Amino acid sequence: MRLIIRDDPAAASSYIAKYIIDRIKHFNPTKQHPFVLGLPTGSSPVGIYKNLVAAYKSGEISFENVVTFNMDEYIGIPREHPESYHTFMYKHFFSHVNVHPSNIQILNGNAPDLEAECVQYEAAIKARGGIDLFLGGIGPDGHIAFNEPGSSLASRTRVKTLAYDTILANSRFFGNDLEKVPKMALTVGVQTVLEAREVVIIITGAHKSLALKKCIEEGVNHMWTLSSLQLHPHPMIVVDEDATLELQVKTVKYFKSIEAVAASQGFEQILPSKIRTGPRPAGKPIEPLPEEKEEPSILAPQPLTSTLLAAPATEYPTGGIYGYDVLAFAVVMQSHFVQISENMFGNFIAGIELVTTIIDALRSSGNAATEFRKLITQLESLRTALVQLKDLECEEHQRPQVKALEQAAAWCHRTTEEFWNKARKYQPHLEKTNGHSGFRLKGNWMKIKWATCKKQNIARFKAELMGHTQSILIALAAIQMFGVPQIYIIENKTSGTAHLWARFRRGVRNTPDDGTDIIF
Ligand SMILES: N[C@@H]1[C@@H](O)[C@H](O)[C@@H](COP(=O)(O)O)O[C@@H]1O
Repeated sequence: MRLIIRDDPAAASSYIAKYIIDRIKHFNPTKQHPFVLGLPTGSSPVGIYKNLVAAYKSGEISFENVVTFNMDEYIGIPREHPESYHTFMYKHFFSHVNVHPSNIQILNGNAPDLEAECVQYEAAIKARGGIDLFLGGIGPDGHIAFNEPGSSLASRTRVKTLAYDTILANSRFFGNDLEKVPKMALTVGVQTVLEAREVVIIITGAHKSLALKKCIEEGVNHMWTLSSLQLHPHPMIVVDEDATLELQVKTVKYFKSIEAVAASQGFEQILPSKIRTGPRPAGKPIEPLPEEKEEPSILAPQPLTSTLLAAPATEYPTGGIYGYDVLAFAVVMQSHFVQISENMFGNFIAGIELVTTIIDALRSSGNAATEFRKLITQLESLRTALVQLKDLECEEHQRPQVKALEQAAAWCHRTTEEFWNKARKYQPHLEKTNGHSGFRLKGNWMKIKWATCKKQNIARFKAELMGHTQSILIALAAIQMFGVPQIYIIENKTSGTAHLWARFRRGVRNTPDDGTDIIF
């Protein structure tokens, strides 16, 4: 444990800012090997951000190859709310430096599935090779991030109910109105923080002096979650004089003397070189995140969060059984139908699987932005259309329509594959990290989130899908029109279409219950 004592909050803040700058410089981050920085909110780190911004503006440091993970976020207030941690971060830091927007990770307190959001956050941290330096503050009750008293010291990113003391403390940001303070939050866990290669904490003010005492002079205790830092190999707490008021004089003297001796030997609080430079990735380097030179994405800093970060916390689109499902089960009498070519049939199956995977991935990304939801709806439509195609057989005279259908499906497949391949660029690294398929999949969700976070990319992909889906449906309708007298329905017993079949049967009059060979 290193305890650095400075005269006042300003001196403590500039010490930490300089320390972070030095760490990033020693690390020498690259696109392939970025420095991963954990970040807090609260009033305590504001001075640190000011110093970092000033250093960036004077050309002393670049955040070009820095990836950030924020500690926590309130649940239930919009991201553009003036007191959301999204807004805080852009206001105090991200909007003023060159952190790449796609390198910024903040928990989404409006995610439709909050638990999935937390799981993905942990996976994303792992996928970036872990956090090199986690900067944090504490609450007056010694909580770190939103790990309130009583939090498990083995906890990971999760949903947390806020303690009354925290609600009270944070009410100053909400016009002192307790009712307005969110009661729940998403937060990294104590264990998430402890797994960072280095943890740096700022504590200032007399109102936090008891917490400091509990955390460094007494034992590890879940009632003062910062005390868990005693178990970390490289923790550093930087405080002002006021924060030391409850410490024993000998504790203060001890830590001051350590710093003085170190300085007399010509070094400050030094770290093992591997920690300073971070473990370089073995084998294949981590793929850099996609360039984001175009218009701001939903994570981009400017023009402020109000427009760019608006993402209603609404439900996912309802699953796709549409009016045109009826067409899906139009199948012509066996004796003289045209077979969809085997190759194309295989493509339909592969297409359905691919679209299903992408839908699952997008849903699990927890991104509730309108673009994402619209894209999922469009993919649902496409999947429904592909399911229809899979089971389609037509008469000889319908061959031209079948050809048109195959062509539309092929285009569609190409577009979908292109999108997926883009997202899969990162797959080798993820596989290397953990061979378990579940993890790979989770990693992929995050990658998809990154790869598609550009609004216009999502919009373009969605528009293309819409065009292809419409072509398929038009071709299908043509087949139906030209073959009405001969069109039959047969039941498809595969599980993928069973529910569609059930829906269809409910919607059609005079259909026999056995569901086979139905004639219109
Ligand atoms: N979740 C945040 C913590 O991460 C932060 O450390 C604490 C202290 O904030 P302040 O620095 O304003 O005292 O506030 C909130 O509870």
